[in-house]
Amino acid sequence: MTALLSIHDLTVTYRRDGSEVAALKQLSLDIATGECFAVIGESGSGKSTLALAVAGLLPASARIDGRIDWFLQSPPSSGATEHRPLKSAAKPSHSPLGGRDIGFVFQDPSASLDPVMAVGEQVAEVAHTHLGLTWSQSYAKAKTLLERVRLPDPDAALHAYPHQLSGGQKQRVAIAAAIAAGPKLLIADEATSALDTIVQAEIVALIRQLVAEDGMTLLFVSHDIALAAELAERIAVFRHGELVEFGATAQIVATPRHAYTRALLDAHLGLDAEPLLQQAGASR
Ligand SMILES: Nc1ncnc2c1ncn2[C@@H]1O[C@H](COP(=O)(O)OP(=O)(O)OP(=O)(O)O)[C@@H](O)[C@H]1O
Repeated sequence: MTALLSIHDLTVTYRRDGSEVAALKQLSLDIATGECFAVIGESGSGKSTLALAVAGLLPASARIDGRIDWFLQSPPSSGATEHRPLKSAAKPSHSPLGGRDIGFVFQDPSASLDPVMAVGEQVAEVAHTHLGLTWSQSYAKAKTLLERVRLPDPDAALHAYPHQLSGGQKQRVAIAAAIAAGPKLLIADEATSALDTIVQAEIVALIRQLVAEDGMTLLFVSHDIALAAELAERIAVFRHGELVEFGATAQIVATPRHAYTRALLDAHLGLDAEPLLQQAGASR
């Protein structure tokens, strides 16, 4: 496996009300190119902090120690062919990756979509900005992307505003925008948590398909171990900012080593029931 990124001794500390919270403590792990990698854990375990650190989106108030090394090849818009270990000093406020190499899907699509801009323009803008396409090419790409995320009427959706779409449809638009520049890495941070179970399973299936079609690497962040197990080849289990268990999904689910992982599994009735994605199979 070739690493896409390698995290070494990453510690992230937030300052709040005069005290400090260590959200991640000396975390080290690699994410391989092309893999679907899930980070799970209960609320406050540091999952979002990791996702934001990888994307270079941590607030300036966060103190960051350690580093994240990137191994990117041929950035899509530059045409450069050299292999460049892109060393980030984990100083994410000026990430060298911009919005081009990483697509980010947040929990709440309303927060990432502009309420007063037609959704077609929002998707087209990503292609225009990062791929250097003309506006007419960017709109054509936006329409293709809205088809790929299976919005019911892509032509109408190009001109729709976010408030005219359902929560699931907004999340589809947010995914279209996130992949519009052809990122190497797609980060989905609780991207389905605000949706009902069936829509959630549809969005997971969509993410899985897009990641496979475009050869992206996926970092899937979730509190839901069953959902993560549906998608990921490897799972990292976080607790209190520390990596407590890490391994192949089948091993984590079948023979968890850590009591905390067992507790997460026990707490999830869905694992003994029909898998979520099979329940929604008809609508995939
Ligand atoms: N901007 C911030 N300022 C201060 N503290 C923060 C900030 N963001 C997160 N924290 C704290 O850092 C810790 C880890 O939070 P983080 O959001 O990474 O966890 P999480 O596992 O993603 O949880 P959740 O699923 O609830 O988002 C928590 O104690 C949280 O309160």
